[in-house]
Amino acid sequence: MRKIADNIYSVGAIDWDRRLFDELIPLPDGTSYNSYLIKGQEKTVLIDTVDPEKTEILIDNLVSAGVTKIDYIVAHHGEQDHSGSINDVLLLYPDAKVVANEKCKKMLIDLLCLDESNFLTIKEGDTLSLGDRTLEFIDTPWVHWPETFSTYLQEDKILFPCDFFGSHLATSDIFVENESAIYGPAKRYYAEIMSPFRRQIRGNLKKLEKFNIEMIAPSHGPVYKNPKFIIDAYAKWASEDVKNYVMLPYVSMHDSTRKMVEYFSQSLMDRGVKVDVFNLTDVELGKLAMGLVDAATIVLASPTMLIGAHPSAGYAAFLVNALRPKTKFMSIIGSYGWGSKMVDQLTGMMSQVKAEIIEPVVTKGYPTEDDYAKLDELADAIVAKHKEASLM
Ligand SMILES: Cc1cc2nc3c(=O)[nH]c(=O)nc-3n(C[C@H](O)[C@H](O)[C@H](O)COP(=O)(O)O)c2cc1C
Repeated sequence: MRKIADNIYSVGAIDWDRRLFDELIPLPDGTSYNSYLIKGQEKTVLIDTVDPEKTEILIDNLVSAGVTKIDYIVAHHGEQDHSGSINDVLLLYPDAKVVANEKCKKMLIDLLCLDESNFLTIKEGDTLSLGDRTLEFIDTPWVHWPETFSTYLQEDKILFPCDFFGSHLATSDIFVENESAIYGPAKRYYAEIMSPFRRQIRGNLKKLEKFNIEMIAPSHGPVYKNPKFIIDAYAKWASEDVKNYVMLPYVSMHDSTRKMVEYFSQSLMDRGVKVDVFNLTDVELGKLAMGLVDAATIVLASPTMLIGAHPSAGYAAFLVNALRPKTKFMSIIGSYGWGSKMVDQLTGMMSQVKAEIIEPVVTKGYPTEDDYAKLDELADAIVAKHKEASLM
């Protein structure tokens, strides 16, 4: 058990080895499943549990610290990386009540086959006394599931927000020691998990304004002793603001599209626009997702394969569409040999992105002088749009 404040301990597990989350999200730095134990004068509460893979560690931590009684298990979120050990904790502490809001309770009954009788159902604004300490519950939905709520420990001014403000980072540090080092993992986590819900996140941030928060203890990654740092970062990421920045993900089989990308990226740079080129054959999802938090414009580049887009470009389009970025402008560039529906297919695949489409540039085989001139025109059009949006 690692102490975070008087009678408050971190009892979860560090997962140094995990490299993939949800069979999709790369974890270059591993992760942690944070569970917290609060020993009140009268009642003891466990805040969230850990991924089922690490149940043994949580149980060992509790048993070896001599925890003989748990009165409440606060389950903020149905997802198994936090709820997945509840059944095992209940075996050890059968009198414990699982504290959840109505939505989360229903979800836990479905996902974990828990029984209604296991629960103490709370709603927003409810408080629960531990004797000398008081838990207050705040609904913070869509971070990143609909049922998620947070707990504010009134006397200690600690917020336990579950995934909200989290980061996938395996570290022996309980607290954030270096803010610039946590910024990347926290932004990556926001981009991959939270960014589609930025409107709801803005609502949640607004709701938290009335709480005097001195510490944020999320369910992944280290604890923030300076909450302002991560709250300010979230406010920026979740805003609709974009930067003078173009994301240029591409794939090319025989270099036609690559030549276009090389020329076009230089053309944008010459005009004062920041560009990131992503080769889709080896780019990892986290980098794409992080770019989408800032990019004013996405230009997706693909050759034609079997009438449509190259599957790697299709995968990128599918992801962009799912993440619903705040990107304001979009275009497509690429190449074909004899007949193509690549542009229609890719724009159709990104229909959830509410961005203005700027005239695509498609070449037959290698780009010609005429095609390069069209790429310059596309760069000019992007600059004009960025200027109109006061980004440069
Ligand atoms: C497997 C394969 C399938 C292709 N299918 C089509 C097609 O359906 N329609 C088309 O116009 N060109 C098709 N092409 C031709 C390419 O789109 C064309 O050569 C293009 O210039 C390649 O761009 P790249 O050099 O960036 O890879 C195909 C090429 C390959 C290798």
